Amino acid sequence: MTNTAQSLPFRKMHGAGNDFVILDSRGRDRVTTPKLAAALGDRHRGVGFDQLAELHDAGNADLALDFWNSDGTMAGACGNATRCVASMVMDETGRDALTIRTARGLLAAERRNGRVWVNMGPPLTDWDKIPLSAPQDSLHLPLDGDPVGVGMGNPHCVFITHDAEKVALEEQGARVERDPLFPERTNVEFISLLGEDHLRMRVWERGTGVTLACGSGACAAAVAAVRRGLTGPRVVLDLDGGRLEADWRDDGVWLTGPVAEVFRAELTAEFLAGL
Ligand SMILES: N[C@H](CCC[C@H](N)C(=O)O)C(=O)O
Repeated sequence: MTNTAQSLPFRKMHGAGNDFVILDSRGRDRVTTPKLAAALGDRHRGVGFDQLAELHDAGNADLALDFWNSDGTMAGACGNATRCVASMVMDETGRDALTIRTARGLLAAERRNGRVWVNMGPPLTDWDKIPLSAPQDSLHLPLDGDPVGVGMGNPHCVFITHDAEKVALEEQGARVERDPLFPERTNVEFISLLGEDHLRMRVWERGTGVTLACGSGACAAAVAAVRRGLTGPRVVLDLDGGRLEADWRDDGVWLTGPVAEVFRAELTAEFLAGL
């Protein structure tokens, strides 16, 4: 922290139960450090979140976004936080289209009929882009359960199951996250087909654990389902925290779903000084 004498405003938002602390650093220096992210991510001694998203200025885009997990590590992509922040900035500016700079690249966000869609970019299927630790066919990863590997700016390992409800999510998620096949660890999704272009999905997130929803994971799941011939390119996904939609088009995988602001508050100078 550069200035611990002052309090720091933030807002809490969630997208289908995937919850975020949003720090707005437009017009000032960024404040997040691994220590701040981990302290704030503590649900007992901090605020608690699945991800922290920090807005800042981008020369060639409307805004830029960094994402942090609750273990203090950074993530290259976060679909639900991108939707939340896009919705917030659209409300603030009255605009219906934005460009957002992320580690993954420049993302487009659009409001159509009141729903905010974000283009999470084209999926990455080459082993070194996901990344995997050695050359592999990402459509059939060499792990029990024959999962699909997908990069969405962050790594995903998608298991197609008969019934995602029955999966031992914590045990399997924790194990697969740290499998040596994934040099940067991985997010882990379990999907099953509920109906035509309709999936059930449960998720274990890298750096966070079980969450109620994951937007980049929903995009990765749709890509895996299409590549394995399970669904068409536009998919509805039922997650523990609500329903997301992913639409894999030529220009990337578009994502939409519910967004909510919960509260605005400020971190005290005492909390910040204790870091
Ligand atoms: N919840 C996020 C993903 C966070 C990804 C993060 N856990 C990682 O890649 O380390 C989403 O909606 O896309």
